[in-house]
Amino acid sequence: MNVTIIGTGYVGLVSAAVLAEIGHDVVCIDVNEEKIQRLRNGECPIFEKGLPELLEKNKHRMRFLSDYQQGCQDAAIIMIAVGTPEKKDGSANLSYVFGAAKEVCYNLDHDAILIVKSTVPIGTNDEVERIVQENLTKEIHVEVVSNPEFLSQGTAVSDMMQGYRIVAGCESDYAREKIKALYEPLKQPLVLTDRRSAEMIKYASNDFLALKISYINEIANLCECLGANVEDVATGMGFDPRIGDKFLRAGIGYGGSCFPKDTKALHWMAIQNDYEIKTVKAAITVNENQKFRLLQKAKNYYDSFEGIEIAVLGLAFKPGTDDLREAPSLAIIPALLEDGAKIRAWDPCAEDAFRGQVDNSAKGEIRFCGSLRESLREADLCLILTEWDQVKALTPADFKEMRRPIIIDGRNCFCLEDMENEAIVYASIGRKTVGSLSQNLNIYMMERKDGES
Ligand SMILES: NC(=O)C1=CN([C@@H]2O[C@H](COP(=O)(O)OP(=O)(O)OC[C@H]3O[C@@H](n4cnc5c(N)ncnc54)[C@H](O)[C@@H]3O)[C@@H](O)[C@H]2O)C=CC1
Ligand SMILES: O=C(O)[C@H]1O[C@H](OP(=O)(O)OP(=O)(O)OC[C@H]2O[C@@H](n3ccc(=O)[nH]c3=O)[C@H](O)[C@@H]2O)[C@H](O)[C@@H](O)[C@@H]1O
Repeated sequence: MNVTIIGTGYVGLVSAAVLAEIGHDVVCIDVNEEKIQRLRNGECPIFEKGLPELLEKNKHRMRFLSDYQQGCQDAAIIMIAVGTPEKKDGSANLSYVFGAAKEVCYNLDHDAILIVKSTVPIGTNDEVERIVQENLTKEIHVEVVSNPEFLSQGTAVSDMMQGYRIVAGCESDYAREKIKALYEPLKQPLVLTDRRSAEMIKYASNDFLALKISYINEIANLCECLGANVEDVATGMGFDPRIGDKFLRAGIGYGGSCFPKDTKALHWMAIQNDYEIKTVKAAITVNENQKFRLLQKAKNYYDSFEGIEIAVLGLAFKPGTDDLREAPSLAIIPALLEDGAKIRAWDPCAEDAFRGQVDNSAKGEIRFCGSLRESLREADLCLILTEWDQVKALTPADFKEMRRPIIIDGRNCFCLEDMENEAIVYASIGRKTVGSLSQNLNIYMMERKDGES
C-alpha cells in the first residue's frame, strides 16, 4: 500500500521504517526541512537502536518530502504522527495535529484513510473528522481512524515489530478492512474499537504504567523508613501474574515525552468533565517529589552544595535515547547550580541536547565530561540519574577515584552486596545505605559540617 506519514519524530520515523520493512511504499513529510534533508542524505536524525539500519535497508521504499501536495499523491493511507505537547494548564496542544489535518485536506484529490497516530485526548478524532469535512477541496471520501502507538524510546523498532497489540478505532467496515490490510504482515493481535475507546486505551495504558511506577516509588520510600529492600519487594510482587514484574523499578520517577504529559492530560480531561481522577493525580504528585529524593539524601552529607564537585552520571530520561524531555536531570541540575555546585556531567549521547538548557546566570558551573572516569575523578559526590550500561559496569574501584566517594544512585544500578564493605558510601532508592568512608574522610566531613553550622 502507499502510505504517507506526517511527522518524522520517534513515532513517525519508526512507523515509516517498519511499514516499509513489511512491504509498504512510504512517504514521510515533515515541516522541518533540515530533518528532511538529513533523511534524504541517508542520516538518521534521532538516536534509536536499529533505526539507521532499517532506514538504510528500506531506502528504496521510502521518500522524504516537505511538500504536502507531492507527499499526498497516491496515498491510500495518511498517518498523522506529529507532537501533542503539554500546554501550561496540562491539556494537550493539538495545533500540530489540526494543522497537519488541514494541510492534508488542501492537498488531497482522492479517497483515503486518515489515521491519527499521535496521542490525542478523547474526542479529538471526531474533531479531526469535522475539520476534514469542512476543509476538503474535492468531492472525495476521507475516513478518520484512531490508531495510537505504544512503542517506547530506546526499543522503538523492536516494540513496533513485535508489539503486544495494535489498537484501531474505526467507524466503518471499510476502514477496518484497510487497517487489517495495513498491519496484517506484523501478525499482532488487533484490537478494533470505536474511535473514542481507542483514544482512551492509549491514555489508560500510559497512565496505568505511570501509576505503577509512582506506587513502587512510594513503597520504596516507605521501605527506607521501615528497613525493607524495595528490590526484593518488587521481585516478590512480580511473580504474581496479576501484578506482573514490569514497571516495578523504583527510582527518581518517570520522565520522557509521554508519561508526564499524558497523566496531566487525562487529569485535565477529567476536570473538564467535573470529575477528579484521584489515582492519576496522586501518581503525578508522587512523581514530582520523587525527582528530588537524591538531593534530600545528599543533604545528609552536604548542608550546602556551594563549591562541591558533583559527578552527574546520565542526563537522558532513560538509557538508549538522547531525549531530554521531562528528564529528572532538567530539574536536579539547575537546583544544584543554583546552590553553587560544580557539575561534571556525563552522558553518552544527550550532552548536545542538554547544553542549551543550562542557566548561565546560576552560581554554579557545569562541565561536560567525555568519559565516566573524567567525571568521577576528584569529585565530592556522585549522582546517578540514568542507568546507562556504562554506568552499571562501574566497580567500587572506579568510585574510589573520587575525592569523597559518596554515591547516590537514583536508578539502583548496583547490588548492595557489591558496594558494602568498601570505603565508599552507597545510597540508593528504597534500600539501606551501605559502605562507609575512610576515617580521614569521615573526620573531614564532620569538620566541614561543623564549619558550616
Ligand atoms: N515518543 C514516543 O515514545 C511516543 C510518542 N507517542 C505520541 O506520538 C506523537 C509524536 O511523538 P514524537 O514522535 O515523540 O514527536 P516528535 O516531537 O519527536 O516529532 C514530531 C515531528 O512532527 C513534525 N511536525 C510538526 N508539525 C508538523 C506538520 N504540521 N507537518 C509535518 N510535520 C510536522 C515535527 O517537525 C517533528 O519532526 C505524540 O502525540 C506522542 O505523544 C506515542 C507513543 C510513543
Ligand atoms: O506513549 C509513549 O510515549 C510511550 O511512553 C512510554 O515509553 P517511554 O516514555 O519511551 O519509556 P519507558 O520505558 O516507559 O520509561 C518512561 C519513564 O519511566 C521510568 N521507569 C520505567 C519503568 C520502571 O519500572 N521505572 C521507571 O522509573 C523510566 O526511567 C522513564 O523515565 C511507554 O512505555 C510506551 O508504551 C508508550 O508508547
